[in-house]
Amino acid sequence: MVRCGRHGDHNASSPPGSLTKVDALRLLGRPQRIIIGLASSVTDPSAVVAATATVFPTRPSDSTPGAERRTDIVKRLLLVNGPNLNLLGTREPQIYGHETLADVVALAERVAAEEGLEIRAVQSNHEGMLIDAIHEAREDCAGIVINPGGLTHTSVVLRDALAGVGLPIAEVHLSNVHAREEFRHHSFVSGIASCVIAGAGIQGYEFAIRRLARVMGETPTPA
Ligand SMILES: O=C1C[C@@](O)(C(=O)O)C[C@@H](O)[C@@H]1O
Repeated sequence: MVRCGRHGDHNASSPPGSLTKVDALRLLGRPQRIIIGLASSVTDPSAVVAATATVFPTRPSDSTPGAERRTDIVKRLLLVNGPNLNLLGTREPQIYGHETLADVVALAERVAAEEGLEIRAVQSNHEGMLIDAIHEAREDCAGIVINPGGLTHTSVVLRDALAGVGLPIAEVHLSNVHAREEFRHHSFVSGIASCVIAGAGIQGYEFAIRRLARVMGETPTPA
């Protein structure tokens, strides 16, 4: 489970001295990899094959007084980057460019701020982590920008999660997947996306955020 900037998910059953997921997130001052699963019931961490995710702190910081109430007035987008996108900058730069994942998040936050939106960014190489983050977006996000990486072409469960939360979806690919290998031509996500952007590099995230801002403006959120 991945969450930033929300109250109410402190796990009352956590052993004394253990680090809850929320506690961990509150310690975030910069992007950090976190271990998921230690908070609730694990007493022997060595027995755990823990999933990990990189959670980028929400701006303004979670410690901002009244941050919980901001969910009433500030719309938030979940920015999801799937497997291997943590390697951006060094991974096949001739295909994916030289910008890093941190550059993507910084761009997304800047563009979102211009649109009056906040960003919660998560990247994971673990499908279940991504699905948990998508489920949680139901509670406090108004849309999802997702680059599912290779899961685009393989994952029914990711598509089901995205469809299940009922939020507007923008699908982004750095590369033009349609000009690449045939197995990249099919996306399980595109059929439920409001828009699909491929081949624009990291600018694709900007287009996606601006498009979702427009779509969300056209469809007022029920009170
Ligand atoms: O990991 C990725 C990145 C990608 O989603 C892109 O951004 O171009 C394209 C996918 O085919 C690939 O598996």
